[in-house]
Amino acid sequence: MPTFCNQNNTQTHIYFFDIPMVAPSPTSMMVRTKKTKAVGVPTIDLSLERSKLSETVVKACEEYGFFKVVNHSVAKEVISRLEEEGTAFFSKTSSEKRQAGPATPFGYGCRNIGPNGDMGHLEYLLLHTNPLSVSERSQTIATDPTKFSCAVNDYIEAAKGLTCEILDLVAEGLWVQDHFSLSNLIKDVHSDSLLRINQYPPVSLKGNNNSDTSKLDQNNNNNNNNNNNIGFGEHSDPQILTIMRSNNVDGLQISTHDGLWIPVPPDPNQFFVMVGDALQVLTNGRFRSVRHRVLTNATKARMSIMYFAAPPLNWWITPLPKMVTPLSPTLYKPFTWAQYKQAAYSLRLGDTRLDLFKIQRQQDTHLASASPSHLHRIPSAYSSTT
Ligand SMILES: C=C1C[C@]23C[C@@]1(O)CC[C@H]2[C@@]12CC[C@H](O)[C@@](C)(C(=O)O1)[C@H]2[C@@H]3C(=O)O
Ligand SMILES: O=C(O)CCC(=O)C(=O)O
Ligand SMILES: [Fe+2]
Repeated sequence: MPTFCNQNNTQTHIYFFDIPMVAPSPTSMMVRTKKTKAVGVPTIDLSLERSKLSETVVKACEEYGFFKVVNHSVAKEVISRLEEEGTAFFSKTSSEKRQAGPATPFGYGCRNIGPNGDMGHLEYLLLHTNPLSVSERSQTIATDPTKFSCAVNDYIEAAKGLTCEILDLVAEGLWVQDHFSLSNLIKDVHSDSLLRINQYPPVSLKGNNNSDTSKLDQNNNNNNNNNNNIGFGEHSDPQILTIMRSNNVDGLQISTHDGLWIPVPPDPNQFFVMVGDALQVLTNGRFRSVRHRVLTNATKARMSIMYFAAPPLNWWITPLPKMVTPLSPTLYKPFTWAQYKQAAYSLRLGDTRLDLFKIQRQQDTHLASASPSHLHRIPSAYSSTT
């Protein structure tokens, strides 16, 4: 039985198994005793009957902010073509790879994550999903740029289709009148969605105390893992939804609402879905973005592909009108996606950037006048001309 530590560093035994989410409540299927905690990755079969499906998707988003989808319609060939391109790129020499970098934020990055000193045991390609941008970037990335950009564009289209399917189910499950109100946010040609391919080299922990690793320790100010095997430190994704797929190497962990780290067994044929900060705001806090991290494997390289679904930069992110009632007033000040990204890039990876946009209420702060009343009257407008 594996042993893990929760955030208070008390040991907890976790029995890990997949739970198919066909039951009304995912938690009802879990067995808990004093010393053990049984936790499952909620797994959603997309071929299920639609009304049940939308209810189940909403439950998984509420309880975990994370789930796995099976029986999706993404062709295996679309996945394998991009995986092959990723493998070909990462097996190039360092100096060849550096021609596609540094990542500012797009391009090839190695160890550095973002502009504020976060580091991890990984190398990556970060791309904007705009086809013109993909085409330009592929010139420095691939030996056959056309083949590379075709593989990337096809994967992006498939991941976008899957994301829209899930967002329509979310809207249905939340009884939002316009079932396309969430998916419309990411369908626009000016969408700021991103594609990221991460490669984590195997890291053997034995005798691994070289100066490079000590630097990692100093910079990962918010990881709760004392080992030197942080691939990607704890964080939430800023976007609406993330669609993740990896090879058969483990490493991804998600944090439950009670702060326990849960390892997610890899499944190369399926996709994992993560609620991002923007969806937390759109649902007025009913869903919470999932905090996650990646630990390196001791012997094998993990390769993961993430599609981060986001709206155009000048679109507003505000709670859906359906999610705001007198009993649950709006929790967040309105902001554009560009403003949110700017905040994210000014902070560290693990910071809870949504705090900057929270409306302080009297019961929270005991301070009158903390929340200007005009903010509550701004409609949930998704398009801004500024
Ligand atoms: C440290 C950072 C890297 C990041 C931008 C940030 O300042 C904070 C958010 C990070 C993150 C996490 C999810 C995605 O991997 C990412 C591309 C994103 O949109 O936000 C990264 C950013 C990055 O690596 O550029
Ligand atoms: O590589 C992974 O599995 C997850 C990486 C991640 O969380 C990210 O790139 O934002
Ligand atoms: Fe992430």
